[in-house]
Amino acid sequence: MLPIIEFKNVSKWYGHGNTRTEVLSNINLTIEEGEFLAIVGFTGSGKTTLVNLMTGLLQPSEGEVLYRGQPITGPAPERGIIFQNYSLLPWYTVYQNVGLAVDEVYPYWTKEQRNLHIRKFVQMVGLSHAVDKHPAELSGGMRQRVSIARVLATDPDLLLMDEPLGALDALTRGNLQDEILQIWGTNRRSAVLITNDVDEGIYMADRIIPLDPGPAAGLGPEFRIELERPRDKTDMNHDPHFKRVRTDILNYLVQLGEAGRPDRDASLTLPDIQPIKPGSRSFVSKWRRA
Ligand SMILES: Nc1ncnc2c1ncn2[C@@H]1O[C@H](COP(=O)(O)OP(=O)(O)OP(=O)(O)O)[C@@H](O)[C@H]1O
Repeated sequence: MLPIIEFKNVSKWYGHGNTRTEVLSNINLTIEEGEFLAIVGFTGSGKTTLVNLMTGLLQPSEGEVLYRGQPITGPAPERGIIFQNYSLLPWYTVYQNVGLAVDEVYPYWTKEQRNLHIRKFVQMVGLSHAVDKHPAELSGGMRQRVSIARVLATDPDLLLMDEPLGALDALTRGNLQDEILQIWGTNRRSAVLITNDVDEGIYMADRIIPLDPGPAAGLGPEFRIELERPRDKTDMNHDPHFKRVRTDILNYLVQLGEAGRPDRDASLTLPDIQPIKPGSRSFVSKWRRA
């Protein structure tokens, strides 16, 4: 079976000439059908750039990004993306926001099919009571639920998530992690999660790959998460594999952070100057000259 996503020697830069910034350098990555991959990395390392190459919102500067063997030329509903900022249409209700996405993918559905489908996904994210509310009437967590429902209702084969839960409180975050996992597991779709939370990555993914700090970021080593599913957060904390993989990833990130700190090992060389004593000749003549 063809991999769902393949990066072949991909580099991405912004700008030209002197203003050119190389963000990603020579990325090679294969994501298998049905896999849940997490990418962890430092802020500004290029995670959003990486995921946008998969959505088709960006094109590589060099190399190829393939979806099931074909170059990605633009966004498509089979690759659904959940962003951190929920980007809902403010003048539409929850129902209408989800409906808009459904219409795009299933334009020939009857009113009844459409209605059942929208309500199913609104219910799935626990928002049936708010189905007729507008985004301004919802909390941040509720808005993010709508955006998740909206993407899931389009039934994407590949679910791309760019730090989707970063702004949420711990409880809402935990609930949505479970909902996403349940939906991913039901039809065994493929998923890519961008996160800066190692524990979230271990809880959700089959494999974690760190993105090294930029500029010209490359991928670090992969860490396989061999924990049975469904995973239980409390049990997981006592699992020797969890503890080992967590320590390995954190050590790797710490070491990257240390290496990325500018002039970490450089000794500071001070200019060779002689202090001038007030009252000395040179001090007085200096002030006279001024
Ligand atoms: N359109 C653009 N034009 C120029 N530079 C850009 C553009 N988009 C991103 N960059 C730069 O590319 C680098 C990587 O950005 P990117 O958003 O991919 O990182 P990130 O890892 O997702 O960051 P964060 O975790 O803070 O969201 C940054 O230095 C950013 O300033």
